[in-house]
Amino acid sequence: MAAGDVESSLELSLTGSGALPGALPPARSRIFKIIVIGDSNVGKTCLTYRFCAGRFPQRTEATIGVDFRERAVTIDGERIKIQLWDTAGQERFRKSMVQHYYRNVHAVVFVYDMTNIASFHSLPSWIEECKQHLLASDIPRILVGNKCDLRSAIQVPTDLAQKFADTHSMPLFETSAKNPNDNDHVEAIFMTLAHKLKSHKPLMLSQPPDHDEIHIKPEPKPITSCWC
Ligand SMILES: Nc1nc2c(ncn2[C@@H]2O[C@H](COP(=O)(O)OP(=O)(O)OP(=O)(O)O)[C@@H](O)[C@H]2O)c(=O)[nH]1
Ligand SMILES: [Mg+2]
Repeated sequence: MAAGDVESSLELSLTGSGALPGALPPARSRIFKIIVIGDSNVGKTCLTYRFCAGRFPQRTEATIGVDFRERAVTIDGERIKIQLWDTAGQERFRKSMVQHYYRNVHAVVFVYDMTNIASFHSLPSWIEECKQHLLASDIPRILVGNKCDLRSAIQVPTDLAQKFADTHSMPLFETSAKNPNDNDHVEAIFMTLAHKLKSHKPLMLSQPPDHDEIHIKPEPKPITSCWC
């Protein structure tokens, strides 16, 4: 692990309204809220799980509402919490939660499936959703093409994705949440973002997640080619 040390991780599933008993971060530790968005089935849950739990989940189901994962890391001697909001890709599972996703967001990760061109073509609508929720234009955004381990099924060429990323001023990462060889790369993607946020928000204090109305259910450089 190059960029920071794991201190702890936390995973909760949030689907609607209530309070978070005992799960609040300690007061005043810096916390960065990063939302992960994209079509259903692109691998948002697997990517966030890979970063927070260090492995590919044995099985996943479509996310309902949002899965909330957190990992503490140390960057330049400072303990920071990275809070990942793994959002539902399916419209019917998003409706009631969308306003929570975008509140107090510090960074956005757009994900598409490299083996599914439709998920790539959906990206403008995800960008539009961010705009509609008045996300500040200086919020760091990155583009992630997932499932690069499925080499023979790739439908989204890197140069096409890179063009799109350039047009929208985002760095592009192609990776796999599944292939163990890419573990460090998933790590690098989120740690790059954390470093960026740390340097962009030097005075920011911690903010707990938006727990209101939520129920609990039990810099490496950007790359343009797959690390598989
Ligand atoms: N081969 C491969 N399969 C993957 C990868 N990432 C995810 N998958 C598979 O893709 C499917 C969908 O993954 P999820 O992480 O649940 O997708 P999601 O984007 O969270 O979907 P929603 O919750 O419905 O929005 C699952 O069957 C995963 O096992 C990857 O990097 N490589
Ligand atoms: Mg999911």
